[in-house]
Amino acid sequence: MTFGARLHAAIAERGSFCVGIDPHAALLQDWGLADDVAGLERFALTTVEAVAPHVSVVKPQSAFYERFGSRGIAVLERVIADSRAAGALVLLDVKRGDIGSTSQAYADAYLDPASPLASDAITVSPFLGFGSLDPIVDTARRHDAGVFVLALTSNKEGPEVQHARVEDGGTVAGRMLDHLRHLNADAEPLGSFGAVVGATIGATTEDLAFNGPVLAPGFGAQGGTVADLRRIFGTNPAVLASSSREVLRLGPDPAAMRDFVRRTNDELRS
Ligand SMILES: O=c1ccn([C@@H]2O[C@H](COP(=O)(O)O)[C@@H](O)[C@H]2O)c(=O)[nH]1
Repeated sequence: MTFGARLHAAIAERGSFCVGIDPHAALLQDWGLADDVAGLERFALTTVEAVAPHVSVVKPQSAFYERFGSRGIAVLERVIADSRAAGALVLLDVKRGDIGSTSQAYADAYLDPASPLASDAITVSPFLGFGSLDPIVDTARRHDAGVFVLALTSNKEGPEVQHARVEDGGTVAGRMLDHLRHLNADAEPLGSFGAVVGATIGATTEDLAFNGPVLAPGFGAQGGTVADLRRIFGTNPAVLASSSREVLRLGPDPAAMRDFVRRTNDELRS
C-alpha cells in the first residue's frame, strides 16, 4: 500500500491532527527532567505512549535527538519503532536535501525499511533544485514511503525565497507545487508526495490542489488556528494540522496530552 493510501486511511480512522515530538531543552526542564539522554528518553517515550495510539501521524523533529549524538539517535529509533507499533504513521522532520548522489544516501537512511531510522515519510528541502530530490522520490516509490517538500513554510523568513518569481512569472513555491502535482498525477486515493504549507502563511493565491497531502505546521504555538486552516485549505481532508509545543507543554501528564489530542481531532473534524 502506498504512503498516500495509508495516510488517507489513517486520517479517516484517527483524524488529521499530527503531533510533533520535539524535546526542547526548556520542555525537559518544565517536565522536571534533566537535559541529558535519560531525560530525552523519558520525555520522548512518555509522549509516544500518550499520543501515538490516538493520532494518524507523529512527527519527531530529528534535530532535538541529534543534539545528543549517537545516544540521541538511538532514542529517535525507539520513538519511530514504538510509534509505529502503536499504529501511528511516522513523519520524520529532517528537512534533508543535497546534490543527487548524497540525496540517495539520505533516502537510504530514512526510507529504506532496512535502516534503523526507516520512517513512513520525511520532510525534504527542494532548494538545491527539485531534481536533486529524484533519488529520494525514486526510493520513496520503491518502498511505498512518503516525502513532504517545503513549499510555503510557517516561518516569517520563508517568503524571501518561496515568493521569489521564476522565469514564467510564477513563484518558487508555485513551481514546487507544480512538481508535486506531476508526481501525484493519477494517484488514488491520494498521492504520496506532500507539501509543507504553514498554518501561519495568511492568504495565498497559490494553487494548493496537487492530489497529495499537506503538512501544516505552525498550528498552535506559532499562532495558527483551525480558522486559519479552513481559510487556507478549505475542507481538504488531507491536511495534517501539526503542533508540537502546544501539546508537549501539557506533559508529563499523559491524560492531559491524550485528551487535548482527542479534542483537537474532534475540532478539526467538525
Ligand atoms: O514550515 C515549517 C516546517 C516545519 N516546522 C517544524 O514543525 C515544528 C513546529 O513546532 P511548534 O512547537 O508546533 O511550533 C518544529 O519541529 C519545526 O521544525 C515548522 O515549524 N514550520
